[in-house]
Formats: sequence, C-alpha cells, structure tokens
Amino acid sequence: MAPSVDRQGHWGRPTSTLDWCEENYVVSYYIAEFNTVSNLIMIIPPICGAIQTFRDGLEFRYICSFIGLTVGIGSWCFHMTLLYEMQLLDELPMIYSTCVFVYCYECFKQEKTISFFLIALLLLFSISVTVWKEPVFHQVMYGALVACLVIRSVFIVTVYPWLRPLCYTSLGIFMLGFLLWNIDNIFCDSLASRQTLPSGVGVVLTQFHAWWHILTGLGSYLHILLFLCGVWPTLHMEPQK
Ligand SMILES: CCCCCCCC/C=C\CCCCCCCC(=O)N[C@@H](CO)[C@H](O)/C=C/CCCCCCCCCCCCC
Ligand SMILES: [Ca+2]
Ligand SMILES: [Zn+2]
Repeated sequence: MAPSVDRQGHWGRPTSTLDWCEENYVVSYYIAEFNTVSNLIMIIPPICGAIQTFRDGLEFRYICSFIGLTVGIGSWCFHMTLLYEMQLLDELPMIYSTCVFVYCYECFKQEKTISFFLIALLLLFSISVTVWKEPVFHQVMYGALVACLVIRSVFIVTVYPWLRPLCYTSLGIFMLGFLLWNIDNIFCDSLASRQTLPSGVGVVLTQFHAWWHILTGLGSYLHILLFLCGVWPTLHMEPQK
C-alpha cells in the first residue's frame, strides 16, 4: 500500500509488515504517518470515560472497556514509527480490548457476575491471535469479534428498544469507518494524487485511514455507552419497598 513518494525519517526504514497509504515522513521527520494524530480520539476520551466510570462506582468491567479503548496508544506508536514491534502494540491490544467488550456484553444486565467459561474462551482466542501474529489473521479475528458484538447488540436492542438509536448510530459510524479503511487500502494509488490538491483541506479529507481511526473510535465509545445506558437504569433502580 506504500506510495512511491515516501521519505526517510527519524525511525529509519519501516520494519512493519504493513505500510499504510499515507506518504511516509511527508509532514514531519519524526512522524512516519501523520494520520496518527487522529488516534487521540482513542486515547483522551476513553481515559476521561474510565475516570468518570470509576468515580460513579460502576463495575470494573466498564472501566476496563474504556481502558481497552485506549488502543489508540498502540496505533499512535505504530503509525508514528512503522516499526514491527509497534505494529504488534497496535494489533494485539485491539483483540484484547474487543474481548473485554464481548465479555461485558455476555454478562449484560447480570450485575457482578463472573463467567469463567467465557473468560477461558476469550483467553484462548487472545493467545491464539498473539501466537499466530499474521496481519490478515488478526484482521479476520478482529472482524469476527466485532461481528459478535454487532449481532449481540442488535439482539439486545430488540429487548430494550430505547437503546436502538444509540446502537444503530454506533454501528453506522463504525461501519462507515470500516468502509473508508477499505477505500484507503484499495484505491491508495489513486489517492496518492491528493498531494496535488490545491488546498490542505483536500489532503486532510482524503486521509481515509485517519477517518477510520476517528469513526471507529467514536463508534466504539458509543458502544460502551450502549451497555452503560442498558446497565445504568438497573444499577440505579431502587427495589420496590
Ligand atoms: C458497532 C460495534 C463496534 C464495537 C467495537 C468495539 C471494539 C473496541 C475495541 C477497539 C476499537 C479500536 C478500533 C480501531 C483500531 C484503530 C487502530 C488501527 O487502525 N489499526 C490498524 C493499523 O493502523 C489495523 O491494521 C486495523 C485493523 C482492523 C481491520 C479489520 C477491521 C474489521 C472491521 C469489522 C467489521 C465487521 C462488521 C460485521 C457486521 C456484522
Ligand atoms: Ca505509508
Ligand atoms: Zn491505523
């Protein structure tokens, strides 16, 4: 996917097995792919969300969900350096975080329950992806986990219809991000001509991988709110005396 106008930079020759469409070291000598700044949406808001969830005294697994969404840190390091080690720091936490999301959902509405079987299954899944560090395998496994979440959330909103708008908004935003991720990968050669666009706005707007970060980060954040909203009324509904 790497275009031919790449430059040399601070982190040396890329050793990652993936080099995304954005031209390397064009904006900064110290940042290989400047689209990494879009990862801030998966760093700052989830940290704030985790702090607020802790202050509200909600279950640990919801704090873990917000912390899991800070996968932007790994993605930032990966896009900034294009080093293989940073690629693993990006890809593996994505699997671990999504496993946390799956766990949260399976125990939806069952306060303070622990499903040891599900924990064992998700651990086995995470170990297999960690051992077999192949990007396509990672992407397929990640997609499978997200598909489980999507299917589960569609089922949940049939039971709790008031959560439907939040669920479908989250899904729509996430899927739009996935569409742009594919456009960036498939049409990279055509997108390379964006450097000739008259204004910087055009260059920014066509950084579709950056929009993938923004939209999936937002979609995932809304997904956490989905089960927080679903749980919240239960947690705060006083039993009839
Ligand atoms: C609508 C519900 C969505 C809930 C998702 C909850 C998951 C939360 C955990 C992490 C979110 C992070 C997502 C963005 C990661 C950004 C890092 C990044 O860009 N990494 C790339 C390298 O820079 C890496 O190579 C990306 C690989 C992902 C590619 C595969 C995406 C599959 C998308 C799944 C679509 C399935 C839809 C199924 C519908 C039934
Ligand atoms: Ca690149
Ligand atoms: Zn990325």
